[in-house]
Amino acid sequence: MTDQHPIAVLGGGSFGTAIANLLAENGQHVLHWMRDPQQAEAIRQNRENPRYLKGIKIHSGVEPLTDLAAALKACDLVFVALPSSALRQVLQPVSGLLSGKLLVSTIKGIEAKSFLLMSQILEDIAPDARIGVLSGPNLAREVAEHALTASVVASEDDDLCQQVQAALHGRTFRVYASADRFGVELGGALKNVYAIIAGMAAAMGMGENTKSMLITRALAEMTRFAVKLGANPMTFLGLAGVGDLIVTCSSAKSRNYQVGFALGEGLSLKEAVERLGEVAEGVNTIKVLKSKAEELDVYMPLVAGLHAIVFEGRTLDQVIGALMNAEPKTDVDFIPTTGF
Ligand SMILES: NC(=O)C1=CN([C@@H]2O[C@H](COP(=O)(O)OP(=O)(O)OC[C@H]3O[C@@H](n4cnc5c(N)ncnc54)[C@H](OP(=O)(O)O)[C@@H]3O)[C@@H](O)[C@H]2O)C=CC1
Ligand SMILES: O=C(CO)COP(=O)(O)O
Repeated sequence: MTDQHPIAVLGGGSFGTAIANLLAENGQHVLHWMRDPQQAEAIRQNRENPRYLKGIKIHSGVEPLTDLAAALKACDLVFVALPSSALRQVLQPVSGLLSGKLLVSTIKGIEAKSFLLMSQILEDIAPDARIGVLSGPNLAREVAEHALTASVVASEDDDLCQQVQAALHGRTFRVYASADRFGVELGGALKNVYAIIAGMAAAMGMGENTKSMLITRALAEMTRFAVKLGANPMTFLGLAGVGDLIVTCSSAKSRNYQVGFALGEGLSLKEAVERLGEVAEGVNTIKVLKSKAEELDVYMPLVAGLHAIVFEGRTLDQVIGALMNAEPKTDVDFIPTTGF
């Protein structure tokens, strides 16, 4: 089915462009929707998206367009690669066109007022659509440059997972399937916050021990939170959990890491976000996560520490002191005691 119909990709940013290109390289006809007519025309003419993926040649099978309704009418499979802040605003007005479609969110964010993940918003907007998510250690530029990469498609709908695997699998991109949509999607949203902390630590010249401690304790913290919400902790040991956490906390190519690095250099949050000029979803997730953790009574010292620095005027030294002097805890929370 997917090889007969074009596939839609919504969002003209770095990840939408990388996914559109991958699909086209696999022989698919891709309708790549973006809001900016000048950008669409420039891509049509020059086969490049210079603002978001400079230097990457865009395949001739990618057709940029600005008519959202036309893209949705023509396609069954739709990848949604918009910022979380834009999802409702873009898709609510065309909800009538989404019935029966396969909608796959690549968005790694959480809606502030509802604490909904993006695929839950898709369900809300399009109750008759079939919904999945794509998440994993997938820095857009590396995907576009054909670095060997793996990702996860997660959905309760096996057929959707198989269609996404068939469409995206290629020489350099491997897609694993999961039935745990909630866990996979939550991992992608949570790790952004820890990438900000890791960027900050890097700017301060902290060592490799510190980096390892941060990533490992971040995994403990995000898993503890996810389990409280009913997620399966094992999902966090996969690509969309620890995999994405490692890449985003280790790479200066991550925008969240870059925001953290700028904070560590002494810039304000506003200055850091302005300097970036792209989406860093973790910035909005800090507040949402801190208040949800308090509501659920989940111990999240790293999130609380970052919140204290960014929004409560605490210094990094004060927060590091409090973290290192906190009462001793156990290493791993979720060790099964039977079955071995
Ligand atoms: N980049 C990456 O490595 C990865 C990103 N993701 C996730 O994908 C999502 C999208 O990120 P990414 O592509 O990187 O973002 P970018 O910052 O690269 O681009 C954002 C894109 O969204 C568009 N946009 C912003 N607001 C609207 C709106 N209201 N209506 C329509 N289009 C809008 C922008 O258009 P304009 O230029 O006109 O403002 C731009 O094309 C995020 O949730 C991110 O976490 C997931 C995996 C990897
Ligand atoms: O999610 C990503 C890699 O998997 C991209 O991370 P950033 O949004 O921080 O660039």
